Amino acid sequence: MSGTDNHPNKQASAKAPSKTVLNLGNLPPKMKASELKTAAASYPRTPSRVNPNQPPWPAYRGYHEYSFAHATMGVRLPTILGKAIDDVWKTLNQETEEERIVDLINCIHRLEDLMGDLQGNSKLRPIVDDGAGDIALWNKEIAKFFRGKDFMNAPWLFAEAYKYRRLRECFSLSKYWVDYDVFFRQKCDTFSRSNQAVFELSQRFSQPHDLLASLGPEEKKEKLKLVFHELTQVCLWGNSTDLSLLIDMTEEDIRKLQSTGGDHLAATEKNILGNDLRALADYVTDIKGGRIDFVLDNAGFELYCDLVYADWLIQSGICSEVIFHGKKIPWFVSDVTKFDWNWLLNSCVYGQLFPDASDAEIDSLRTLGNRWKQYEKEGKWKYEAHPFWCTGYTFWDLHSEAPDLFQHLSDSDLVIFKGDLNHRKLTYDCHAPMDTKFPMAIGPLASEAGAPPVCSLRTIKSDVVVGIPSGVGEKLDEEEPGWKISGKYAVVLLSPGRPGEAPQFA
Ligand SMILES: O=P(O)(O)OC[C@@]1(O)O[C@H](CO)[C@@H](O)[C@@H]1O
Repeated sequence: MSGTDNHPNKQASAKAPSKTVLNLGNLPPKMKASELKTAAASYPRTPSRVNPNQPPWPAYRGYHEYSFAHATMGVRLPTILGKAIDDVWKTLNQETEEERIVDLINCIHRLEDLMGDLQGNSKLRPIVDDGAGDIALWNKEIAKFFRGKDFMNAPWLFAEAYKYRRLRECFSLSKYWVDYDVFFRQKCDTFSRSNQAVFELSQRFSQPHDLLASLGPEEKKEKLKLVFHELTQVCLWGNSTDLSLLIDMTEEDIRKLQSTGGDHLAATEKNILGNDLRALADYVTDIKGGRIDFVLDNAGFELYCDLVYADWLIQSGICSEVIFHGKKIPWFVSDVTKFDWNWLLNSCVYGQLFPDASDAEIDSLRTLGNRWKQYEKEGKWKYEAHPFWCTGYTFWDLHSEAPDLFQHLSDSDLVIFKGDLNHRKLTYDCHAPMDTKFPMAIGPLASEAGAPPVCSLRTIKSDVVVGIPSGVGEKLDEEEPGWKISGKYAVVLLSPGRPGEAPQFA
């Protein structure tokens, strides 16, 4: 049993326990490094011992002071919740109907109770049955694996997801505010503040220029690969909170986006620590009229980058269908819901978000927006929101807990998971060694019959790191503390899966 994985934590606040000095004279001596290695060899746990409270490698938990879990559970989540309460007051102050006001005040009381539970580090109670389809999934998982656990000693991933489901409960129990999204205002802002990058992309991609028409088959293939290679990086860095990579582009950089210059590729790629881009480009550019799925991350600017990318996949003939998987409820602040999806597409066509934009810029954005709405009408683009994406389960449990979704994904030529949270869920958010091969780190989603090819496009913003060459992470640990949460580094990882085989369910 690992010292970091289990903790009889009984502290009454969301703060880490203070240090206590114990007399350890009668206990066995500390293990030597060589002996510790033997203990580490008991991981990964054998599949029958893996469960949501016991990931394959030790879980990150809120009381681990060295991890981002600690800062998130102790500081980030209460701050996010405080801002959510401010947002609701803002709405309340603009409301005129008494019944709706009183109903919203009850939502605020429930939000305050949640804040009390979070800051008082309460035990995780079942979700109140609000009639939603995910209740059984949530309460079964709490009863089976987290009875008696609290916000700080449950695995970070579960405790954090649970907080967002409790946030939903504050509104789903109301009469008038069931669909209220406390994060909607912020999500809209991220798009309207990214004007420069938005127009750089819209002006380049609004007219589907036939770059390839004059080329022979071999040259065409090479060019396709190079454009794919670079556009994938635009989609990847769209996930970074630091959007400078795109915003700082000069005219020269923009031209380079479609150039074949090897130096340029090398320069933009140096921060991608685990890099399967070439294998991905080889695989994707061989697809013709296929289907690619995106498991989306953030609304606003990141979603816009995803749509530009998906548009190119259609225009190039690689895909005839793209399926976007979003969230059913407001989730982890900025994740895409159907409201955010509709808002973005309509804003591109009808919005006045960019007062300083030129007519040409506005036209290019409108052209994109109209084309994207047309894809939706024709069924080339589909937005779906399976309830499984908003549970506390990681994607190791997708095959067993959402077999319908596994079956659906198994028909895809490629499933692209965007962002840090999806990467945590793919890899069980645990202490896997950094050089663990990606297919091994994602378990059943790589190894089950019918598993689709899976790609993770993730800028690194939290503790779990896999799929990078040995020694690279260790060197960064020494030289650049904080590298795992800076968003400066990234991974592009590919698992081939077992496509073409019929999925098997017990
Ligand atoms: O998923 P994203 O948008 O790339 O990253 C979101 C993030 O900042 O918040 C998550 C939860 O606290 C972390 O996984 C991650 O650090």
